[in-house]
Amino acid sequence: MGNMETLLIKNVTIVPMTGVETWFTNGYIYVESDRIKDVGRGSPPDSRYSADTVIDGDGMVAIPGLINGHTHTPMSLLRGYADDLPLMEWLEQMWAVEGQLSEEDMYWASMLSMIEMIKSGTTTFSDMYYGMNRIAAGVEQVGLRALLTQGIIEGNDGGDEQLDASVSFVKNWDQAANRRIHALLSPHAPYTCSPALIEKIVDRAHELDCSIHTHLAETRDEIRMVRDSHGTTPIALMENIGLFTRHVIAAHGVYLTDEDRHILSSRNVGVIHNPKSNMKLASGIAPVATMLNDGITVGLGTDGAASNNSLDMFEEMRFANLLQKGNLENPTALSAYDTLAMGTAGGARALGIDDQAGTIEPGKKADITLVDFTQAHVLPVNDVISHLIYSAKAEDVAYTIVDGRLLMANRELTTIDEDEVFWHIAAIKDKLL
Ligand SMILES: N[C@@H](CCSC[C@H]1O[C@@H](n2cnc3c(=O)[nH]cnc32)[C@H](O)[C@@H]1O)C(=O)O
Ligand SMILES: [Zn+2]
Repeated sequence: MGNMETLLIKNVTIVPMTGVETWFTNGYIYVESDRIKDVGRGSPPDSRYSADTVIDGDGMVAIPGLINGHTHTPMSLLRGYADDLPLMEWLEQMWAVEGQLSEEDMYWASMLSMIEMIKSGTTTFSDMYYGMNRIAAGVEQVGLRALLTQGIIEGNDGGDEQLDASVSFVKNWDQAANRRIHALLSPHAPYTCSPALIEKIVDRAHELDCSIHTHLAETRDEIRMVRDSHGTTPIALMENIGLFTRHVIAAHGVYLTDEDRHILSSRNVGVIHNPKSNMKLASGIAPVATMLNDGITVGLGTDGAASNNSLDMFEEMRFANLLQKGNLENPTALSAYDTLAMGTAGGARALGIDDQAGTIEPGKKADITLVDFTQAHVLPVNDVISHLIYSAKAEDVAYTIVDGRLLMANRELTTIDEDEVFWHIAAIKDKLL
């Protein structure tokens, strides 16, 4: 007890996302070591004031740390590099440069992304790329929570070498960094991996007892390719292969039949909606409101910064909300609260980490984002949830806390040397692009 780090956030407005109450003012959060110990109203018990760190939350709103359910962090290097192309052509451009990246390049690019994510209040991200050993070391140092996986694209080698490397990665890194790191396996997509390879990946996931992260039902081209080669939809193909015998994080889910949605709602699948990437690549509009009505677990992601072109979850939530309303011509298609849920508690469920993150309540890990609510664009504070979705900006984030540790305090990063990262990024850009 005696040497446990303690943190008190007092006088703060709290959005717990537990489904009980929406928000309340003048609350406090007390953290012991990496976990939330106590959440309450008014003044905390006197003993709490002697916490090692006390943050006066007056004028701030505490939300569960935002969860970016699908990204490719090293792709921030390719931000603005090949815009205005459809997915398949864009991917060809990406692969041409990605083939030249060293693990060191990917590490610095991932660090650039981690800066952007911490500054915009993200506390957990779910990343698919290669070169993950260096990136995991970066996550360990930086302090974020992350689900990490090396994407497997079946080449001429049948993917065995990549699968072996991915399996080693899981063995080396799963549950590392005070269990902040979860390691997964990842067939990249139904059009880059054969059913035989995906079956092998599923078998290994069972042996390792790990989750699977993949891209599914993203574009009309994908639907056509899968129909031409397998006579079915991507979701039904995955059901037949047995992918859903594991917990699956499925990015996109833009094109879904009734049967597909039935499969998704009856299996342990989290669909990650990436509205900005889907719009920028002109992939289409995912039926998010329908999925939520069907009881499908839906989280939000940015996808990589080469198709977004930022990693800002406030923007992602706003786009998710407005896109459903505009597309369905229905102002009640998606509420602000349900949108915030996709960025927090729902995202945690989609990633299978809701026992640790996604809400502000005793027993959960202390992953908390404090948003400054004193700026003109969020005044007056008529409705906290409304402002978070329709008005707040990433720059309003003042504190980002993971496992009870302040990764950003009063807008200053504490675990990353920004200048060093920017220097490396400039050098890599000069070398490659
Ligand atoms: N290229 C690696 C696998 C990397 S996994 C991540 C891959 O996903 C690609 N990617 C990024 N966004 C998307 C998307 O929205 N759909 C499909 N692939 C994507 C990205 O360019 C990257 O190649 C290999 O050969 O083993
Ligand atoms: Zn992606």
